[in-house]
Amino acid sequence: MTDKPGIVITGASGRMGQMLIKTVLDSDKAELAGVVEREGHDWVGQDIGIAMGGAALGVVVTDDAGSAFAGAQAVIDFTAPQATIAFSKLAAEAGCVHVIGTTGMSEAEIAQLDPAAQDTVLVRAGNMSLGVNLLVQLTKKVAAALDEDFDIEVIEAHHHHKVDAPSGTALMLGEAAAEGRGVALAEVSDRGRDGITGARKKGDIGFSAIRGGDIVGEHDVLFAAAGERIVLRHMATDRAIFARGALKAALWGQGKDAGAYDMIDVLGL
Ligand SMILES: NC(=O)C1=CN([C@@H]2O[C@H](COP(=O)(O)OP(=O)(O)OC[C@H]3O[C@@H](n4cnc5c(N)ncnc54)[C@H](O)[C@@H]3O)[C@@H](O)[C@H]2O)C=CC1
Ligand SMILES: O=C(O)C1=N[C@H](C(=O)O)C[C@H](O)C1
Repeated sequence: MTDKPGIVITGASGRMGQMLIKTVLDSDKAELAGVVEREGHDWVGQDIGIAMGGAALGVVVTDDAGSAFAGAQAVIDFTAPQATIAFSKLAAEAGCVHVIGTTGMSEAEIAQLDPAAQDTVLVRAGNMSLGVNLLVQLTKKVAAALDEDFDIEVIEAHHHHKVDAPSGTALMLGEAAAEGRGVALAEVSDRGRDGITGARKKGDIGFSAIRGGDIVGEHDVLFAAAGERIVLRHMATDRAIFARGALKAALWGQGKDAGAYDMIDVLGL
């Protein structure tokens, strides 16, 4: 027995799942309490250490999330929207803090997390890194300081496996820019330009997505006016930054009141 919080990682075989497992194993503040993969995945039933190409760790990959969450203190979940919605219910039932890194969720899907946040601590962010969350605050400040003579564009680049666009981070940055300007992003968002689009509408916030190779994640917020440009940039070169942030959130959430939180809350920015 130990008094360290037990953490369950979902999406164990994924790019982030494996990074999260390593991060928890390397931490002296948390224990790996379980690992979950989707039904039918090759790794289900295998020891996670062996599945990841190392020595046995005594933790077997399961597709039974409810059983894995029972007795744990937190679930860190970087999977897919429908899986995350299902996990939110199970995490709330088990009394686990639920840290959600999954992106690509629609507004309707995000709303389906609300019941769980009534019962447990739910921390959700499209980017768990310190650098991006600081950039969010800087973006808000710069947008508030400039008027609509500065066109705002969010440009992001990611690896060729990424399935959603704009990225969760790009949307966080767009929201921050809109908030700084005192407008609703939904009213000014300009996504997916193609063909004869007409001239840029003043006040719009534009999004562009690049997909290629093994790019971990790069985000620029461009403020472009006549005669000058400001660029705020974050470049991720290692997924460990997201995993460290997620573990920090899981530990931060212990003993907090039930509710929906983000990384700005966790980092106190
Ligand atoms: N918020 C943040 O800081 C970050 C968020 N992400 C997001 O995390 C998510 C995952 O990214 P990657 O690891 O690159 O993707 P990935 O495709 O490598 O991994 C996703 C994993 O989830 C598993 N999965 C899907 N449905 C499941 C279910 N019902 N039960 C259990 N496991 C299930 C898949 O089998 C896969 O192993 C994406 O939405 C991505 O945008 C990624 C990096 C940082
Ligand atoms: O899918 C990824 O890889 C990433 N997803 C997050 C996003 O959608 O912004 C965070 C990071 O950029 C990596």
